[in-house]
Amino acid sequence: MKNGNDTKNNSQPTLFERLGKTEGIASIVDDVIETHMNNPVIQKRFLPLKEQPEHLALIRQHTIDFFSAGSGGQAQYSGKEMPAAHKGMNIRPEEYMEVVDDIMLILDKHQIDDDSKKDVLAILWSLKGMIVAQ
Ligand code: HEM
Repeated sequence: MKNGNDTKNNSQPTLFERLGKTEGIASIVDDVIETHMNNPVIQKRFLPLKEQPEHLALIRQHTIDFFSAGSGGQAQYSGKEMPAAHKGMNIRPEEYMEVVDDIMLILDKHQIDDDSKKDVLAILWSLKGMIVAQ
């Protein structure tokens, strides 16, 4: 259709859909958190959350909502903005790269296609300045 009235049926799936919607994103987030906890470069940042299960559950839900909202889903993100969420952590660029690598590894494990991986990478890259050295 040329006039765009049929965009809903003709449009490509959103990134949210390509990541498996809420269920797929929740499963990706769970695997990413576990991978971070086993990554020797960044595990110190995440392991303390194991001792605070309620706080961990909140961070997990916020992260699911963050990626859902940012990829075209309907979720409302109610966590902190990125600079505030990482304030005082003084995250090094190397640590940021480990987080990105872990996420790419898990996207592979979930058989997310290359274009969608690039879309996620672009989002992560756009946030780098709000996360490193805050
Ligand atoms: C682009 C990459 C990143 C994104 C999109 C991201 C996203 C988030 C989100 C959405 C939250 C939840 C905030 C809230 O609940 O208010 C969070 C918390 C957290 N992030 Fe990140 N993050 C990134 C990189 C990093 C890096 C590189 C580290 C450290 C190596 C890190 C460590 C943490 C920790 C420890 C928390 C929990 C903070 C707390 O206990 O309140 N993040 N992040």
